[in-house]
Amino acid sequence: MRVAVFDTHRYDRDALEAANARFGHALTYFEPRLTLQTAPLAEGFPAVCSFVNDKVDAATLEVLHAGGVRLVAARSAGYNHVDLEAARRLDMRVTRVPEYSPHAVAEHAVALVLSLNRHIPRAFSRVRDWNFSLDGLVGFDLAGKTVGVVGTGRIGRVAARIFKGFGCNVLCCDVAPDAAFERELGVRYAPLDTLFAESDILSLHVPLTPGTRHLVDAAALARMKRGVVLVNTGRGALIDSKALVAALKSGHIGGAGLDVYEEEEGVFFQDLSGQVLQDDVLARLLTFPNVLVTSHQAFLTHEALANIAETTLASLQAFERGEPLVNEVRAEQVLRAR
Ligand SMILES: NC(=O)c1ccc[n+]([C@@H]2O[C@H](COP(=O)([O-])OP(=O)(O)OC[C@H]3O[C@@H](n4cnc5c(N)ncnc54)[C@H](O)[C@@H]3O)[C@@H](O)[C@H]2O)c1
Repeated sequence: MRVAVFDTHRYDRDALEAANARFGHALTYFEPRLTLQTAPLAEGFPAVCSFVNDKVDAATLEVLHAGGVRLVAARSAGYNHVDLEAARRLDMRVTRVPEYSPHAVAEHAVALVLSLNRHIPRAFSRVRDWNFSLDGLVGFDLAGKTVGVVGTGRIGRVAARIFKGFGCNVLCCDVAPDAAFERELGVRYAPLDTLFAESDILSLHVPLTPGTRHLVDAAALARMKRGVVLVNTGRGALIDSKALVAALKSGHIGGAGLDVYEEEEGVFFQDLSGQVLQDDVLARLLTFPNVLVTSHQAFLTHEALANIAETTLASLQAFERGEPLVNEVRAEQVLRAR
């Protein structure tokens, strides 16, 4: 099938090309993100392939639909960038990649915790400058600390297992607690407020929905333990970034590891070196010595890229053959989940 693949980088193309040897789709790569402005590029294609920072809103979908697109294959787990209600109205199908490597994301969350706690970026730049002083590099043992895992889906469960492996006491929160998982791993489900109040480390693994937007706002930050290390590999808008800046300035938050940022669209995945960063909140976040920002790279492992490519191309094939779309997302499911 002819597919317009948006927002592609070298690593995407390499993985898609390798997997496509088996599927034989005609893939046309576009570097720009899929937005209202770039949607006309897909004219004449029956399907588009989108990524997390594309803006597949109602207006974009209408342009795509007018150009003949009937399937949006998101090559991501999250699908908050697609207006599912508008897709339903236009009778367009939407698929995603529900699971490609929960390990990739969970391991990155833990990497952020370790890097922040043990000051690895600061230590790295210091010794390269032949500064071998240890002042300011004191961390804490993970063993015995309480870790709050918010969302025990595919990724949160792996994160909980890794933290258990470090000897942490793991508290979990989910709208659908899993008693078997709780028993098997020896974790404890508790209300979100308990996680806020008791966690030394808090790791976010819930999807972005209207119900989880700014889950961590000023009030939530105030309820957290002083010195808490907050890690977000979920979606940027789970945290109110301005409130986080204030909590970091006051010293209440001990560290923040952010793989995602609420205004990351148009910034993350780009090389903006040499330009003036226009986002004042992100610029402020980057000035804190106890903040570590990565550019939405938690998913970026060879294994994850290969799985993303395989599942996406399989969805395209199923659509082309009129077979059931096992990885379809529908507006009704999301409404039920809220
Ligand atoms: N940084 C990255 O590269 C990257 C990569 C993949 C996924 N993600 C993000 O991670 C999120 C989680 O991925 P996953 O595969 O574990 O998803 P998942 O659907 O398997 O798990 C999400 C869990 O969150 C729970 N949940 C939903 N709303 C909740 C709420 N209000 N309070 C408590 N629990 C709630 C659900 O019940 C579910 O158990 C994705 O939605 C995506 O946004 C980020």
